[in-house]
Amino acid sequence: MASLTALAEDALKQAKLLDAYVAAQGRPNTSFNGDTLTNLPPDLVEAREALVNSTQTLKRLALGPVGVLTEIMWAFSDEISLGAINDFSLADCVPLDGSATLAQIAAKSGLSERLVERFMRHAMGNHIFTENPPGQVRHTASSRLLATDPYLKDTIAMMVKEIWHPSTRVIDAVRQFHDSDEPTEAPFTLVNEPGVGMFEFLTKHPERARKFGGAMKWYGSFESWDLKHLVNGYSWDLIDRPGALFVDVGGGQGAVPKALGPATRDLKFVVQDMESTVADGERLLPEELKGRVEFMRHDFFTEQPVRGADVYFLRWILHDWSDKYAIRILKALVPAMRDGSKVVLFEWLLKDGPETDWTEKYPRNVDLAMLAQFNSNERTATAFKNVFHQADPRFQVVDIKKPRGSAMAIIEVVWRSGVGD
Ligand SMILES: C[S@@+](CC[C@H](N)C(=O)[O-])C[C@H]1O[C@@H](n2cnc3c(N)ncnc32)[C@H](O)[C@@H]1O
Repeated sequence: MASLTALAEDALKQAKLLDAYVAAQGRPNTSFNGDTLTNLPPDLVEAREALVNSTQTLKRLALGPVGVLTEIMWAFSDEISLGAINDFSLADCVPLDGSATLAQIAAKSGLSERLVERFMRHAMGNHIFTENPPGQVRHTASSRLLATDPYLKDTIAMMVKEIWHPSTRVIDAVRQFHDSDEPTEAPFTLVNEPGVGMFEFLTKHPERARKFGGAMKWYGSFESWDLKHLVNGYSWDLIDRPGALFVDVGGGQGAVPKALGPATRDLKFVVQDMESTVADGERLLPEELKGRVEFMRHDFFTEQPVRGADVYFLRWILHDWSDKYAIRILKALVPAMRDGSKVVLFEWLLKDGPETDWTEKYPRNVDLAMLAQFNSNERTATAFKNVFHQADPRFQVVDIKKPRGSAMAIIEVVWRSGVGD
């Protein structure tokens, strides 16, 4: 382990690079009042990540073993203040470029002044809102987003209801159902409706489903989640020829064809999903893609009706399902495969070992969210190879790569009909 000084020096090196860039761009110094570290070139994205990682390690070393555990034990309090501020729209009660007293915020929100004070002053410890001068609440860059970004509001509401609440029942669900594969026994079902998996539950609760969709849009705006990594990270030109077909299995409203369509010339797309989703997708399809994108109702647990396509693509599908079901989804593709057909996944990828860098830990967080919501899991490269092999040995995993700057990995699988003959 590097010394405290060595870690601090590494942090200093990265901080200087970022400060120099910010100054050269004529941006104000980085502060909690604005977001100066936007649209960074790739080497500075990496400098920023290195800064976060070395300062997180430094912080944990400085906290010491008891401090590390205590910080984790109290992490729930951050969820309480952020969740309450979002749910009671407290950010909307503070003028974007002015200030409000706690009493004014209370009057506007309908909450008592005592609760407003407790939620907001807790959040201020996380640099969400500030008080200047004392008694006058103002926005920071983070709280301003809570007032101005509707998709962020949906995201926080979704994180609270669909992930945080279920996550408080993970231990109970494991005691009751052990290492279950079943979405109907997931922790989510213990806080919502016993025996009803999350996707089915959301179809009965359209407002929560709408917020789920809003959250997906918000996350989709992250630089590292951008579909440009899929568009630029794979040689689509080798497939893009007249007659080539791309089937987006569980493709939602067609986000992938919307990104890949303009980057290719001849490729045609079939987007498959549940009935209401494909109806929305059809309605929202841009004019210029009509004729190249078809929407189709299809349950991916049943036999794939589009035969011999060039690519069967799945983003964030297998991670919603435990191996038992992921294998069923892949088996349903088998009758449609022809020699050379590909399955391409765009998915989170776990390392075959602990992710000790803070910026690498995210897939592990998502993995536990998958447990809480669905009893499903994220996968390592080995785990992906296993599910494909168990589905059918003719699925050959040929490449797994994470494009630079991408949070997701591209997993390329080719169907070799001769294997196992
Ligand atoms: C996490 S979303 C991913 C959507 C899309 N692939 C994307 O990357 O934007 C999972 C999708 O699976 C769809 N889905 C769930 N169960 C399905 C089923 N049995 N058959 C087809 N689609 C299903 C949902 O409607 C949802 O659109």
